[in-house]
Amino acid sequence: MKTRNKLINGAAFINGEPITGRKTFDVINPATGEAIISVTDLTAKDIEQAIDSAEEAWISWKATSIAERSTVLKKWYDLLIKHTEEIAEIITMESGKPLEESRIEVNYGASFVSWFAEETYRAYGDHIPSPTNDKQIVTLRQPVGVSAAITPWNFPLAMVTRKVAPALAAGCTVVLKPASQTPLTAIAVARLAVEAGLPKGVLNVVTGKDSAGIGKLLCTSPAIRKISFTGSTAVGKTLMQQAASTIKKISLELGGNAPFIVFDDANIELAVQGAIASKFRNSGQTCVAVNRFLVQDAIYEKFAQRISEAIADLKVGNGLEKGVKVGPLINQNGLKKVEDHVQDAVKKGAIVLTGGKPIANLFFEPTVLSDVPLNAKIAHEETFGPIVSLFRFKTEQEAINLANNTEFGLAAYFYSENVKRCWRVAEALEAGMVGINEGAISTAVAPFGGIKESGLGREGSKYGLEEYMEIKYLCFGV
Ligand SMILES: NC(=O)C1=CN([C@@H]2O[C@H](COP(=O)(O)OP(=O)(O)OC[C@H]3O[C@@H](n4cnc5c(N)ncnc54)[C@H](OP(=O)(O)O)[C@@H]3O)[C@@H](O)[C@H]2O)C=CC1
Ligand SMILES: O=C(O)CCCC(=O)O
Repeated sequence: MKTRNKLINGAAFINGEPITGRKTFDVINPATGEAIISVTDLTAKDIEQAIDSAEEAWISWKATSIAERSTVLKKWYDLLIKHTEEIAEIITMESGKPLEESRIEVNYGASFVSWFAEETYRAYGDHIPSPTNDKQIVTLRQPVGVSAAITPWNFPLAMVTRKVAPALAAGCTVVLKPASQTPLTAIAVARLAVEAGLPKGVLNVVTGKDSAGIGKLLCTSPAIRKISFTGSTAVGKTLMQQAASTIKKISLELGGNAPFIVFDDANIELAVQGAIASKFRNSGQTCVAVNRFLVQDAIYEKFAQRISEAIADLKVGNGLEKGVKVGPLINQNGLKKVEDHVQDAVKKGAIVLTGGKPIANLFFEPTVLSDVPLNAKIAHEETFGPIVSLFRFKTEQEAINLANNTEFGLAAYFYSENVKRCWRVAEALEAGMVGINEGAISTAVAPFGGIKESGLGREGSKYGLEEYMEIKYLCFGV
């Protein structure tokens, strides 16, 4: 495809050099089905070379000063912001999300870079009072070493920067494997990092269709000391098993099954706004998207009506077109899962209030299902699509039990105007993140992550840097 976007480049990026001359695979625009560009399909030998480059670069990168690392990160941030329009266009072309959301993602993604450019100054150690006078005890933090990052297609920029920026800030080097559906944003931003002054080999982008093979090489390489992954729980479990072979530090941001509880003392208009913000971001393809709306009996009909009306205003289409709010699903598998969840719920007794059908290609109607039974798949599995599924409850305790009845524990949301209930319910929900009268919770300054089978570790915030550092204890005899 001919394009004027100069940041579109299909070459993998190892040791600061573009890698071509291999087999390639096409990156497909999910809105049109057209190939955007073909991308290098790296061999196992190339992956080994990327690991070697990162290992060699680590020797000098870990020795750089905090001020030097911060300066490079700040320049990288400036370049990301300067190229907002080109990067946003790439995100929309390869992931399908509406352009306005892609612009927001550029800001959100860049905010991890500016945040960690500052947090690098705050990798504090401790002075620990010694129980005896003949010793002084201190701790310091050191970079864990070469890190691998495996990122998903739903946030092609933000999931890269949320892992790479803290790694670089800590003094680690990185081998990044982006999703093969969305490698173009990763390649573009890695090239901008080099333009910002990042030395060769510090950030390597490995592209390839054999994700299982690449993942295994990264997980089992003794040179790699840390692995960070965002994606499905099934793949997260495989990576954790593989990483056990070399006892790597590991962070996992996996699937969710977020409940959104609307109590009868809620501000319903606010709840509808929050519901749309959480549910329809990226057409419902986020791990923090609401999967189950639990609505109290007395306000159930009103909430169902208001959310159905709000959904009627959402324009579906190619994200590059003006006014589009809901883009396509990422691929046929994504579409099939959404169709299956809707059909399964309806077969088991759910009522379609609006939508309910595929439109064409990878587009699916924004849908509201009411009276969804608890044995429907949608109650237990992450749908990753534009489906609002409504469940009914009577008491606060019933809502908490329903909300926690899942192996996942990423995000949870609830709406109530009663401050005591807010505290009670927030404490009782089994989730790493809770939105209270708020549907948009993501920010670089707060810890993002889950409990139970939703993952391990935290990204963003002051905790995000710790994931790339080890604590060393020094005991001085004095
Ligand atoms: N937590 C989240 O944000 C996400 C959750 N999901 C959930 O997972 C479902 C399926 O989506 P899907 O794209 O298949 O998710 P995956 O978990 O398969 O993909 C996420 C990333 O992992 C890579 N990958 C896939 N298999 C392996 C492997 N064996 N070893 C190492 N890396 C691997 C992918 O590479 P490649 O693309 O090259 O295969 C991609 O980079 C979604 O419907 C959703 O429910 C999906 C994406 C993000
Ligand atoms: O795991 C995801 O779905 C991507 C993270 C979304 C966010 O940061 O809000």
